Amino acid sequence: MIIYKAKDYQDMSRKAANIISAQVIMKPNCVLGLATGSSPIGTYEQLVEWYNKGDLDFSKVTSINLDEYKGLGPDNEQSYRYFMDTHLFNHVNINKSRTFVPDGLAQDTEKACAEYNQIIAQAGGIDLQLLGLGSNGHIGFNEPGAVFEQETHCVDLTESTIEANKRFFSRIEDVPRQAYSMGIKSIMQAKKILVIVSGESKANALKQALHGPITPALPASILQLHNDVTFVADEAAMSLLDV
Ligand SMILES: N[C@@H]1[C@@H](O)[C@H](O)[C@@H](COP(=O)(O)O)O[C@@H]1O
Repeated sequence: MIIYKAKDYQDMSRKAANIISAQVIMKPNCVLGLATGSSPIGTYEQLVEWYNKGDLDFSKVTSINLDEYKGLGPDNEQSYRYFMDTHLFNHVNINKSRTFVPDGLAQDTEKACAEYNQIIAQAGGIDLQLLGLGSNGHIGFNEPGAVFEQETHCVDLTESTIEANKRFFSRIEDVPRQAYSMGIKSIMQAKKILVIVSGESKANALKQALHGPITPALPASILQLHNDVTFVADEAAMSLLDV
């Protein structure tokens, strides 16, 4: 496990974008596992900037996102598909037909999950999975108590996640109660994992993820068992660590 200490959010974003760029340059047809939330916004901005300078080519890249709110379609501004389009895909030369986000409008849950697992398998697995960290230690939408062996599944969101994510919605009642998410098993199968963590509100989750017991009570703790994981965390997020 490699842990990079970043000064602040901007520094974290640049370091993370450097790692993703290296992956795209070394393997132009790579499969990127992508994440949403406030953590990766700066990383995507940096990638777009380097793309505009001519330093990056996404034309052969496939992307597979971690999760999507159940009930939200691509036109809904709070959907993760909309997020990915507006923060990254619309600004680089990625082939949109090779960008995958779970279908939030899928009615047949089991079928939707099975199809998403198949998409990951057909792509040949994920080369680099980007992850944010929930303040309760969740990754993707794998909430505390998540079964480690799961692949894509439908999740009941916890109150703390609904509370944390309400800032993106006009009313808390609008925050969906369920989501489709890649499971811990899918995440752990990625060849490399990059976790970005910013802010004091994540400090305890980060400490537990790195040094706490490996337990479904803190889903990110499973990352201790992955053989190629890099954390990029800013000083505030690392404030509870002895480094
Ligand atoms: N499902 C997402 C996660 O994929 C994200 O990593 C996490 C942290 O979000 P943020 O980066 O906004 O703190 O919570 C959300 O609920």
